[in-house]
Amino acid sequence: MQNPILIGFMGSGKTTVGRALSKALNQPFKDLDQVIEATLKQSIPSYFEANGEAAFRQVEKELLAQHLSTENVLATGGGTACQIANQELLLKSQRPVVWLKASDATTIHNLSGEDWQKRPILADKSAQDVTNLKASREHFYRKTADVIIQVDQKTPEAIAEEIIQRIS
Ligand SMILES: Nc1ncnc2c1ncn2[C@@H]1O[C@H](COP(=O)(O)OP(=O)(O)O)[C@@H](O)[C@H]1O
Ligand SMILES: O=C(O)C1=C[C@@H](OP(=O)(O)O)[C@@H](O)[C@H](O)C1
Ligand SMILES: [Mg+2]
Repeated sequence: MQNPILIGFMGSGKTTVGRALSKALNQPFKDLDQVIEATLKQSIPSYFEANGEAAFRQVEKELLAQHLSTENVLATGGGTACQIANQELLLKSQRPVVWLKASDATTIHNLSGEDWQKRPILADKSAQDVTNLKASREHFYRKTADVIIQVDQKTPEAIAEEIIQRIS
């Protein structure tokens, strides 16, 4: 079995579930946002502020391409699967692509407080704006995913177990 790649909207739990999944599988874990920050030696919010979203997407694409061929469990960022070039890379990757699908209420709950501040895309956005953005991105996730996992009211460990069952 190839190690899975997690996609989905911000706050669906890709980073958190990715960690639990890597533990359960006893496989190394990479979070694409953390790879980006380590490469840029800068946080994502400060890189966005200085260089804008287009520059971020370019770096994200290059690092996704590099990390698709490694054997890690990989958590992407919420916008990764929404770029056509990335979608093609993911579809070609032969790795199980798992969409963590959260309700609007879970998404807003998970993004409340500090998590909102850490995501530059959410700056100045209302909860309704976030719900609209989420709806506008769902077709990208649907097109890219091999497996869809509903995450509401489940622990990261239970979600990880469900992923393993579905891809085994
Ligand atoms: N299944 C879950 N149960 C409880 N809290 C969760 C769950 N998944 C994520 N969270 C919380 O929601 C927030 C966002 O999770 P994160 O893993 O960063 O999401 P993503 O990487 O998809 O944006 C974090 O504070 C995390 O602790
Ligand atoms: O949805 C997006 O456009 C983004 C999601 C973030 O990742 P998470 O989904 O892990 O928050 C991060 O890549 C960046 O802030 C942009
Ligand atoms: Mg994340």
